[in-house]
Amino acid sequence: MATKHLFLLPGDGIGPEAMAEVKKLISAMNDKLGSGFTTEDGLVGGCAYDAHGAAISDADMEKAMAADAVLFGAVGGPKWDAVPYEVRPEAGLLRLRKDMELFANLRPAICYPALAASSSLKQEVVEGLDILIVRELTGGVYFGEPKQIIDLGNGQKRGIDTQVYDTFEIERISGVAFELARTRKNHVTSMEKRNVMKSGVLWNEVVTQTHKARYSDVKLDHMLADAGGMQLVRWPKQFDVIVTDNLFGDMLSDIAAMLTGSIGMLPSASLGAPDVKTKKRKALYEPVHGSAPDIAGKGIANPIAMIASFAMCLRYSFGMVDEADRVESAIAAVLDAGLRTKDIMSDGMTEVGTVQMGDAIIAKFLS
Ligand SMILES: NC(=O)c1ccc[n+]([C@@H]2O[C@H](COP(=O)([O-])OP(=O)(O)OC[C@H]3O[C@@H](n4cnc5c(N)ncnc54)[C@H](O)[C@@H]3O)[C@@H](O)[C@H]2O)c1
Ligand SMILES: CC(C)[C@H](C(=O)O)[C@@H](O)C(=O)O
Ligand SMILES: [Mg+2]
Repeated sequence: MATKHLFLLPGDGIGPEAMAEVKKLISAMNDKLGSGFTTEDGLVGGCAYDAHGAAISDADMEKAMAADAVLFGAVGGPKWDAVPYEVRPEAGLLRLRKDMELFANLRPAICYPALAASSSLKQEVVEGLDILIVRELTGGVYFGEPKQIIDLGNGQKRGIDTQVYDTFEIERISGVAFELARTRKNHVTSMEKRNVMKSGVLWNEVVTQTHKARYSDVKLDHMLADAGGMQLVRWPKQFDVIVTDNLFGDMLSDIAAMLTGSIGMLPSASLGAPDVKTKKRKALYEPVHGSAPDIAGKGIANPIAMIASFAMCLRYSFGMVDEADRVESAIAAVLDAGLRTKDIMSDGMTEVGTVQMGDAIIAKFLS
């Protein structure tokens, strides 16, 4: 039987609190359904820096590479504000993405019916929302060289980041977006800033060519990324799949998070290319939110983004589509029943903490 080995990297802040709920779900699936997962914990982020002076150790990096899937909590926090840039907590996540070649980051923004009134936008704007942001994750300004601060010698310094995209990177991420669109509403909107960036001109060109050559059955629109941000807030239901670069994808997915009621709701999957022989993809699943230092340790974090990230893991890494659907239905049912963590609380609902929310979702999943 194929292995189902999960490498767990809870990280910092609310990361371990949210991951604890997924660990309970994994144990329940093993005990009650015989799912056969094995797990091992590692360190990433600030806790890894405290333990061995790096945001992820080489040993844990090897374990991540060897696992069938990685589950990642969150990293960062004020405690590590002063550590050197190269070993800051976020560097651990960036190394995982780069070394595992996780170029495709899928960030679905779904507004659960029970939360349509919790968004900061009008109910009719977000009700029934189901969009997917496909963010390029291993290129662009995150990794382009040079990336440095230089001393100009006249009392001035210059900070430099470099946005770089090659044809193959744009081709493969747009291919992922078009393929996924075919399983949804068959519509892709590509976002860049070709009006000011050369990389945007190339992005637009390559997406258009890829569409023409292989995916002309899919509807394709192009939008400037700033206008895209505005349209996401004005009328998000016009979108199905959005494909965009690393930095725009980071920002647009935080905007999309609020359409769903809270950033504590948004899961994501970071996927590599399928192996030529085994067809397996390297994969890491992580909530879109960060370590939320302002609420860490209080037991009030919303674990849904982390639990929904595990549902994506069941679907994309293990083909356990039925179980993935059941986890997502359990989340919807618990919200329908009126349970809310603080971030999505509204009048007449029942406020619960992280653990109670996790317990309720697991109980519903098993029922
Ligand atoms: N993937 C990651 O590990 C990741 C992602 C984003 C930010 N970060 C890091 O996290 C740290 C804090 O960043 P930030 O404050 O800008 O973003 P954040 O996502 O941690 O928090 C933003 C706001 O959203 C709230 N929030 C986030 N997740 C929540 C949840 N599950 N339940 C309830 N409320 C939630 C927080 O309390 C906070 O008010 C920084 O060090 C940043 O670099 C890490
Ligand atoms: C923590 C940080 C490196 C990360 C990013 O910028 O990609 C985060 O904001 C995200 O959205 O996953
Ligand atoms: Mg982000």
